[in-house]
Amino acid sequence: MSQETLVATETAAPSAFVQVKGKQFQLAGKPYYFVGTNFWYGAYLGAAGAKGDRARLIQELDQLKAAGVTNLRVLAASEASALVMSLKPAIQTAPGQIDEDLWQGLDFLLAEMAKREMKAVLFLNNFWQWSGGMSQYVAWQTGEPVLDPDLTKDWNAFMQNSARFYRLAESQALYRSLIKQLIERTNTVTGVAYKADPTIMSWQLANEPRPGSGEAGAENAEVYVQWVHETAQFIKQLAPQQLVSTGSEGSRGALDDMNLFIEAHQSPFVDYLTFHLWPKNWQWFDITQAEQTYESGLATAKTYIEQHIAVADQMNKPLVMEEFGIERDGADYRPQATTVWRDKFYSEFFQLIEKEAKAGRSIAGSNFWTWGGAGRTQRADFIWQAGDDYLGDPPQEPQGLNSVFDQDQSTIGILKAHAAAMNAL
Ligand SMILES: O=C1NC[C@H](CO)[C@@H](O)[C@@H]1O
Repeated sequence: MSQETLVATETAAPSAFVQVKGKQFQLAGKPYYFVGTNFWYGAYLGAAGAKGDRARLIQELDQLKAAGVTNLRVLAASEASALVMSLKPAIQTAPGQIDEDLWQGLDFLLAEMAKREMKAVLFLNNFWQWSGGMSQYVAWQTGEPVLDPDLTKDWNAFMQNSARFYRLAESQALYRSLIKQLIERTNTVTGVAYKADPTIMSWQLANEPRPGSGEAGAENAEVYVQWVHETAQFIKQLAPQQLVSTGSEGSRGALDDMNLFIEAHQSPFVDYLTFHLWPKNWQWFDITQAEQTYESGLATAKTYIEQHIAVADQMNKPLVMEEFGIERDGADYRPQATTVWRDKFYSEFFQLIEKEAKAGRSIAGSNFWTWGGAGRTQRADFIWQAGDDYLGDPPQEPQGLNSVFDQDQSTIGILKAHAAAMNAL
């Protein structure tokens, strides 16, 4: 290894890493509060040549930085799959086989993020179908065809099938092998080992890992809690300077059982709590009945936020509202559609976060779902196809559903104001 690389691989000063002190994040010895977004496709844009779009990536990072958005949640693993709405190409092309172009895309993304003093949360799996995820691991191990929810429309069966992942030893070994490969990877752009890179704030077990669904899901509760603890411990042993999180939605992602959410996050190897907030998906707000459902939807959402702040305070761990999204007005996916209701919800959520953070409570930041930036669909049906622009909306959802585009000036203004408030804490 060259002298330069040796030097580059020296671990950065510990304070450069985001750390946890009680229920607060610390960075460089000061409290760390942030405004973030979900930028799951960042590594894909970072790939060289036609597989990626590095010019667009740099443009997106510059616009996000200018808006005060400096914490990015990024997909670090995806699995090749016959699931009709899954991402193509995939990072894991076959069991244990990695598309090096896409991990070099992640290298490039992290290098560009470091230049902009941004922090990354890397999620390593997916409970849902849009990146292969746990149900693809199950298919690889069992040889059974994937249970495709976009064909069967049976989401409970899909969720129960995904949850089989927690019990399958070969799948766990394959998943851990990928995790170990990535944590021990040396960034081909910077020469810095991933485990020594302070740009990486957190290794995240998965996107929205759930124990399963309904009554049957309750039978998985124990193995789910054990999976969280053991996987978090495995990661922490490999990357002791970085944080570990689950990617949970909160109680809604724990069979609507807050006690199960608490139990799953008690592990000393889980450094902070995450929750997600989906007024539309959880039928609290209907954009097509916006006047009628806004007040009650907002009240329910605020209650959900407060419940999770209370739990994190009690557990003495930091808390991040790691996903939330609202459609464009009239359920219109087009960038020219207005975002009055989205802006109202974003403003209310940010005011609540600012108030509670200022009061010294556990909430430290949020990542809206999701940055679409310059991405645009050319499809009349808004359905993503391989080779299309990446928007914030993953392949299984209409392109434009929750994406905040580069021209959404009202929303970007709200983000900037929130960033100023959070930076002043
Ligand atoms: O992680 C997620 N949570 C909700 C998003 C919007 O429905 C969805 O696209 C994604 O799977």
